Amino acid sequence: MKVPIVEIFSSFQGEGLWIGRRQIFVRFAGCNLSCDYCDIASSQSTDSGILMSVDEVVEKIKGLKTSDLHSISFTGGEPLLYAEFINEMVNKLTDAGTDKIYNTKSNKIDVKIMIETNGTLPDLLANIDKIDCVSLDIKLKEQISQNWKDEIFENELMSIKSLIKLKKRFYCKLVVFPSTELATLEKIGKELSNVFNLYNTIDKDININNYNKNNHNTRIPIVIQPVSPVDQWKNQSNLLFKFSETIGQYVEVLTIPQIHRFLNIE
Ligand SMILES: Nc1nc2[nH]cc(C(=O)O)c2c(=O)[nH]1
Ligand code: SF4
Repeated sequence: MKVPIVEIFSSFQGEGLWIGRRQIFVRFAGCNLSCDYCDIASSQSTDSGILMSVDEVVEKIKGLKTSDLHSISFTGGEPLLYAEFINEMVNKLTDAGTDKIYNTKSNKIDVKIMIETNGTLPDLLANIDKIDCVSLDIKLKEQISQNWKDEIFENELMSIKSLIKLKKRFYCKLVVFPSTELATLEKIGKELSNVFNLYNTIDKDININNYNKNNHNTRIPIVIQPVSPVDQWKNQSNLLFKFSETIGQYVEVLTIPQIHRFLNIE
């Protein structure tokens, strides 16, 4: 099996809860959505990228290993379109059950696996064998002006429920614009807290991220990501505070811009 890959590179994770971690990124081509703000438009189409086999990708990853390597991030596009390929690749790369980054005996490496998904493919997400962290997007209607369907949000909620059930570590990423309305964020905050609470009452022992154990609403963080480039946020800090306060009434919230843009790295 060969799948279209746009790029494989080593960098610091520039977003979310694993920000600053040294990662190897594998960017797949192709996406089932078409967001207006997509900054990696080249990866929206399966035509972009070159076809690579599992062995070719594994070799490339091995060649990019560094002493500070923390994890491998599968991104896109939408990486879950290639769930089977990811499982095969991770199986070839890792030794389950060891914490060593390099395993010289088998020449396998044991690193953590991150999936950066738009969250709309819950069945495929549930089929990934090894996941250490998921970045799951929450898309807003106005961000997919041409092709919005309510099932986008419904599927994101199903993905969240599935990750909670599987006790996986994850966070939800919400890209915001200066034009984003507080009423929209209020609605999303409420809906997310309903889903999180539903599961709290079913299984009080689930503690996915060890976030503030005493407050049942604060265990799954929402990362607000001010859209890049950050110049458009000049003199807009009050707006970002308001966004955070609106979501923060309901769930744990952090506001983190993309740092790879500041550092001018991939
Ligand atoms: N450094 C760096 N961090 C990232 N986090 C998410 C990325 C993505 O494009 O999915 C990305 C990326 O492209 N580069
Ligand atoms: S989900 Fe991500 S890759 Fe797909 S169109 Fe939207 S921003 Fe681009």
